[in-house]
Amino acid sequence: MSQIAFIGGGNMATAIIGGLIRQGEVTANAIRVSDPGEQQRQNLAQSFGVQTFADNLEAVSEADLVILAVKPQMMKTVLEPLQATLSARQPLIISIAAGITLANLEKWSGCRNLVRCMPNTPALLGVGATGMVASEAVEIEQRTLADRLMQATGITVWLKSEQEIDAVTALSGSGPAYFFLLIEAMIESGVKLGLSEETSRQLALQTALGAGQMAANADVGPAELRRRVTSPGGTTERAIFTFEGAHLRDIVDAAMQAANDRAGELNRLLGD
Ligand SMILES: NC(=O)C1=CN([C@@H]2O[C@H](COP(=O)(O)OP(=O)(O)OC[C@H]3O[C@@H](n4cnc5c(N)ncnc54)[C@H](O)[C@@H]3O)[C@@H](O)[C@H]2O)C=CC1
Ligand SMILES: O=C(O)[C@@H]1CCC=N1
Repeated sequence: MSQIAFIGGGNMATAIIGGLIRQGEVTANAIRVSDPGEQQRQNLAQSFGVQTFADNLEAVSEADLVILAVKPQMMKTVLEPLQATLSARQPLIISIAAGITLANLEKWSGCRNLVRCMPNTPALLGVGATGMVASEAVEIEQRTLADRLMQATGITVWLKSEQEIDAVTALSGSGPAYFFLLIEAMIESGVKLGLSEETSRQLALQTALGAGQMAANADVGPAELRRRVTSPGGTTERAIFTFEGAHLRDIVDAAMQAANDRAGELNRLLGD
């Protein structure tokens, strides 16, 4: 693979760079990262041995693949000064920013070869989930390249249309936070039931890990796994009855609908 430029060297860029190097997908000297934060640049150079730049133009000038990993609100400001170079060179651009459409990426970058992704933070550990969609101009080899790249951070799923990315944002993009919220609540309740904070945390975290691993590896679905924990007339049954009585499924549905709607709003808000 030739030179890859990352614009923005924050959490998600670090996760992707870490994955690429860990998997042996690319060597550190093929990666160029630009970020205005000096500390950020130092950390990346020290951790991975990648080339770092304060100037975005320098990072993209020799790259055939550009990964946009800045906050959505920064995207227009970041792309417009790069437009002359990007439109002349037409590299493959992969954006991981929430709420920035392919149409706006094309308008601001002058580049037609675009892949829009929605990853999530477990990418940091190589167990991320990324939804992906490509613009029409993207050739099959470039799709394969984008896919290989994001697979360095976990699984990838190609979407039928760009509209689906809002649902992916609501499901897997924001999803880690929903599980963290449940873990927080379980730790708090364990303490209320008399456990020490430390014991409650230890047990809640290991339970989340165990349940996640079981759900991911079992040859039956989550509903069957739940039934296997739920002895008739036992304790789990009471707890599940309480969750269902408080309409947990409706709450999850409303929360994901709200996240999906917000993703749509961001698409519009950030699109001028
Ligand atoms: N954190 C998450 O769970 C997810 C984030 N995303 C998307 O990933 C993107 C990056 O998010 P994070 O890595 O979490 O943010 P972050 O804040 O950790 O990283 C952004 C980086 O961009 C740098 N930056 C700011 N201005 C810049 C400029 N003009 N030129 C170059 N770099 C600049 C910042 O110094 C920072 O290091 C966002 O667009 C976000 O929507 C997508 C999926 C999940
Ligand atoms: O909360 C957000 O807007 C971003 C997108 C998905 C996860 N974090």
